[in-house]
Amino acid sequence: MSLEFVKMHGLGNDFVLVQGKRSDFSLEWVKRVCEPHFGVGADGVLFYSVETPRMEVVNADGSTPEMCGNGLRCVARWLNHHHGLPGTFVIQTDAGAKLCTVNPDGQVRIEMGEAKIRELRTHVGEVSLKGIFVDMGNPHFVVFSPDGDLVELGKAVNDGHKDFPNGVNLEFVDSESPERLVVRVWERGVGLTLACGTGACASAAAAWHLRGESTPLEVQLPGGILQIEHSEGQVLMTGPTQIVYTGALSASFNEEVEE
Ligand SMILES: N[C@H](CCC[C@H](N)C(=O)O)C(=O)O
Repeated sequence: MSLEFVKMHGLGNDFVLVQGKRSDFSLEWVKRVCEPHFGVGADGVLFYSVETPRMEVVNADGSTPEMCGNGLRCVARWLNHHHGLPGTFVIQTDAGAKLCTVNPDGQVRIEMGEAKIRELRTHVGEVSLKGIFVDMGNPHFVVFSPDGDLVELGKAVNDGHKDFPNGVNLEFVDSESPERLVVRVWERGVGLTLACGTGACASAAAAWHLRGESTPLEVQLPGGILQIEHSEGQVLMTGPTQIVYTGALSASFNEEVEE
């Protein structure tokens, strides 16, 4: 049978949203949906429910991360825009309950929870990397003024590396000023993306850890800017969302994948 979906993005980090439970779909089906030529093309699929608002994430490679910041903004926007949920509501995720506020202009603010931080020096082959490991529900390793190639190192830290047994999202902070970080991300289970919400939060938390204060920061990603703040022990993220189109995956597509 055919299946309705919504295509959305947050700063170019793009997703297919499907109403339902992740456990009702095969990971092979998700991987095919995320393929740009054989499927829709996306960085991941977000399964959501409305009655008790919930988001479950699957990366383009079929792995199942605990959390997705840009994705959660998209789900919150869709629940408000299409399903009529009020402007502020909680969405359950595999990293806990997150309070989301949808503004009329499509900007969404999320209380992302506490950033758990530890300094870490690791080695990838001959390359020594000193950075900040940040748990935002999903794992991040933030490196400031990095040497080395993000793609090469991103692949290496997600290939059974002893310091990252569950893989890791790798952030390179290329420049920083008191109010702005410039960040590039290799995402676990995806690769280079135009933006990473949890990665922006992890980079801001790492900068605050090193600087000793927590002023609001603009995080400049290749796809655009996220506003990151710190309040009462948790990280707050605000950024745009876009509803690109709605569509339906055909019965023949769905049947072909399951063969
Ligand atoms: N690839 C990430 C999940 C998506 C994170 C990113 N898209 C975001 O906006 O936070 C991981 O495996 O942890």
